[in-house]
Amino acid sequence: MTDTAPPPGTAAPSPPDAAASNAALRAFLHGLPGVDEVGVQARAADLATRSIKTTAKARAIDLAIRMVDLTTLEGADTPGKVRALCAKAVRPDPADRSVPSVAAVCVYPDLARTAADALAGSGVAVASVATAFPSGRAPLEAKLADTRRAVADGAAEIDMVIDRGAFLAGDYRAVHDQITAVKEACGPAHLKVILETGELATYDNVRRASWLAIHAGADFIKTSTGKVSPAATLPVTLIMLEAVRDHHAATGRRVGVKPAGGIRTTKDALRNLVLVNEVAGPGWLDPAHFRLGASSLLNDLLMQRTRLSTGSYPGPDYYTLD
Ligand SMILES: O=C[C@H](O)COP(=O)(O)O
Repeated sequence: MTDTAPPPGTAAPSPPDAAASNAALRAFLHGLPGVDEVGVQARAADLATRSIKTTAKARAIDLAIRMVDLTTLEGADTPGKVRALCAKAVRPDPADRSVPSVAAVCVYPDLARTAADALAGSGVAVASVATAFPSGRAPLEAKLADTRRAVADGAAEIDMVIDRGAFLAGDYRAVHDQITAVKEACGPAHLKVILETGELATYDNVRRASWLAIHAGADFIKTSTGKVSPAATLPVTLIMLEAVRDHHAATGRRVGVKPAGGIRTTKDALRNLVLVNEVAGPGWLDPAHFRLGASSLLNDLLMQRTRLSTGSYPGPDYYTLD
């Protein structure tokens, strides 16, 4: 339990029903307990200093690998680059079959088919950003078409961005309705809702956006696109973990969390796992409920894994580029 929120089940006023007016949504979101900024930063900093025993570290690194959404979201992405990333996702270290596969490969919608073909039968999911990633500035019809295309091309997971302009203008109903419409367009695909916390200005807004996305039906809430700084900071992830914890306590529905953006080192990954365990609880220590969105974390996890088992680092050219 953190000192930044009341006990599970008491953190929020009762959510309004699905058809609630913007005023009712506003009353709910602004009725949430305010975030104690200093307290949340101190708690995150304290948890970041926790050390992990060597045996537990080996297990934690493998768990972190299994939680990675291996990401490429560049304008210069090519089918060849995506195929190479998929090969790495399935077998991160071709010389060591004990290294687990990652959870998913995350790409732009036009490359979802390429990724789906490359990952067929591997158990690694295709995740695709959608809804005019990263800005989210497009008409709803375009966002829904973006989503449907990615799912039709093989994406089992959709990472949508919220309309931050509408959120910051206080039009919570519009943000809620876009999320529910995209969720419907997803069909069987899971929906991760990107809050882009670096643009939300306050921790209170991070808490409000978390509850809004959860209330609208998100399967996961995700911190960032990776295109805006700051991205996945520990205090922000902590606030989001509190929201899913308290929602689970109140309803029994377990929403996942995905910090993404700027997570580059094994130390970053393990700090996140400590946070998950201490704030949300061990029920989230699973790729079904926690992911690490990252374009260049996997190699460091592989290097630290090798160092733990052999006592030395592999050479700098041992792993293919992330
Ligand atoms: O969704 C994942 C992010 O785009 C990855 O960000 P990153 O390149 O900072 O790891």
